[in-house]
Parts: sequence; structure tokens; C-alpha cells
Amino acid sequence: MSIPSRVKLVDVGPRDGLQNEKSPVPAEIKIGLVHRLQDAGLKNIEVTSYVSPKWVPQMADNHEVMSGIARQAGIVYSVLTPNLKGYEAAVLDKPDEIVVFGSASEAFSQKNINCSIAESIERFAPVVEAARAAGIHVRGAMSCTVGCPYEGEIAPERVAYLAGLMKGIGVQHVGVADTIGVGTPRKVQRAMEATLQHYGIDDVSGHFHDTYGQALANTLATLEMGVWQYDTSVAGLGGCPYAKGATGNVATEDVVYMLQGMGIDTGIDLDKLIDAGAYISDFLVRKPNSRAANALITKRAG
Ligand SMILES: CC(C)(COP(=O)([O-])OP(=O)([O-])OC[C@H]1O[C@@H](n2cnc3c(N)ncnc32)[C@H](O)[C@@H]1OP(=O)([O-])[O-])[C@@H](O)C(=O)NCCC(=O)NCCSC(=O)C[C@@](C)(O)CC(=O)[O-]
Repeated sequence: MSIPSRVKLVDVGPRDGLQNEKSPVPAEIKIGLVHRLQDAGLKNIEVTSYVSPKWVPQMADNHEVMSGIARQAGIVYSVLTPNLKGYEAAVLDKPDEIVVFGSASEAFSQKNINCSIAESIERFAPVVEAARAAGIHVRGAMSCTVGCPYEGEIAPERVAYLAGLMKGIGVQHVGVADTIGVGTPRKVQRAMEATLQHYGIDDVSGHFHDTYGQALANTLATLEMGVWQYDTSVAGLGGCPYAKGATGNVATEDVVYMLQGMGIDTGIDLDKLIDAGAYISDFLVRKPNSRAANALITKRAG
């Protein structure tokens, strides 16, 4: 399999990136971030989630954020929906894509969405059916495909099992998530191979957190398998509230820098992307969690 010549990045910063922030981030700042991402050339942005505000207070402004975006044609705005209640609220805000999110680990499923893997699939089935009937694309996130904060290592067979369940209810695309960033290249390749038992190469993506500094290596390892779609987070924002200690996704800036250096097209303007990362990092009063962004900011100042 040859390395793809073009890669699609879904920036999950406004959702995955900000969901774990302890202090409320105002809706206008989240909207400002989405606007800067779209100006930088991102064609896929994960904006928010329609989950319980008691579980994830930071996403309680989902309607305000979704309705405040000055949308651009050709951009896919996606949102997370764990159940029908979430879907029914989300659909009023006209997302282009919804994301159901399950787990390869039973314990993480319980901690994150308060139900077993089997129950989660029962909850997702009517959501998927309704979304597809409405012409809304459905993505499935598969958490803990390599390791789980509660169960430890996760076998590829469990990833294949979850992918099969997702396929069975009509989920069109699945993301292989290393939620706590413990994966290393061969392990992530095995999780991806397990997923490919049920999905074609055009219907899978990688979602790698960078807790142990392995996310770029894992991206390269799966690129070599022909994977061409990845979730990344501007300024390396994020972490999951139910995966203690896990840091953000691999920084979009780092991935774009690597891909540009490999001659792989992303359609993203790295300078503008760095400005988007600086905007949200300034608001959060911290440096971007991106080696490439910090190096290029220093060079600019130079
Ligand atoms: C899934 C639930 C809702 C189940 O939560 P539950 O408590 O089992 O739900 P319930 O059906 O028993 O309802 C309890 C209350 O929640 C309300 N409720 C029920 N559903 C909704 C909804 N959709 N939106 C708003 N409110 C809702 C419902 O109306 C009720 O309200 P009350 O009567 O007590 O006032 C809960 O566990 C939850 O919200 N979990 C959020 C989990 C989450 O957002 N985690 C982070 C995202 S996943 C992630 O980051 C990983 C990923 C995707 O990035 C990939 C990776 O890296 O692994």
C-alpha cells in the first residue's frame, strides 16, 4: 500500500479539545475558533457535543455555538450525539455529520456513557437510522482501541468486535481512537487492521492522543497502511473528562507540518492554522501544545 497523496484532517479542537477545560470558555470564543479554523482551510470541524450538561458542562452551550457559526459552503460541521435525546437536539442545529461514540473497553463505556457496549449499540441504532433517513452522514468513534485507563491493554479482537457492531447498525465511517495515547506504531496498526475487517480504507480514520508522544509516529504508521483521514486538535488541545491524565489529540499544526514535509496535500494554510492555535491558547493563557507551532512562532518573532 502506498502512502496517500492527500489527507483529510478533522479538527476536533472545539469539541474534544475544549470539553475538558475546567473554566467555562464563552461561546463567542468557541465560535471565533471555528471561524479561524475554517479560514485556515479546514474542511471538517467537530464543533460540539449534545451530551448531558451535568456530565460535560463545557459543552452545555452547544446550540449557541452551532447557531453562531457563519457557515461556509463545503465545510462539514460535525457534532457528537450519544443517544436520541442528543440527536433530536442536534438536528435542530443542522449538523452535516453526527458522531456516535462507543468503546472497545466495557469499563470505559460505563464511565463515559453510563452503559455497556451492547447497550450503547442499542442506543445508537435509532440515532443512526434517523440521521441516515435525514441524509446526515454518520461517523462512529471507537474509544480505547489500544488501551483503557481502567482495563489496561485492549486486544485487537475487541476492536474488530466493536467495528462489526458499528457496521451492523449502519455507521458509515469509524475512527480508531487511542484515547489515552498509550499506543505505539505496531499496536495502532493492529487496531486499524482489526477495524479494516469490517470497513474499507476510505471509511476509517485515526484519532490519536499524544500523551506519550507517540501520536505522530502512529499517524505515520497508519498512513503507511493507506489511511488518509485523521482527527487532530489545533494547539494540541484536549483530553477526555473520563480518561484521567490523558492529554490532547495530536496537534493539527504538527501533523500539517509533517505532511507538508512529505509532500502530502491537506489544503491547510499552516500560518493561518498557527494563528488559530495562538488565538485559543492566548485565551487559555498557555502556549500551544504543538512543537511545530512554537518553533514557527519563535522563528516569526526572530
Ligand atoms: C450519555 C449520557 C447522556 C447518559 O447519561 P445517563 O445519566 O445514563 O442518561 P439518562 O438517559 O439516564 O438521563 C439522565 C439525565 O440526563 C439527561 N440526558 C440524557 N441524554 C442527554 C443528552 N444527550 N443531552 C442532554 N441531556 C441528556 C436526561 O434528560 C436526564 O436528565 P434529568 O431528568 O436527570 O434532568 C451521559 O453519560 C453523557 O452525557 N456522557 C457524556 C460523555 C462525553 O461527552 N464524553 C466525552 C466525549 S467522548 C470522547 O471524548 C472520546 C472521543 C470521541 O473523543 C474518542 C476518544 O478519544 O476516545
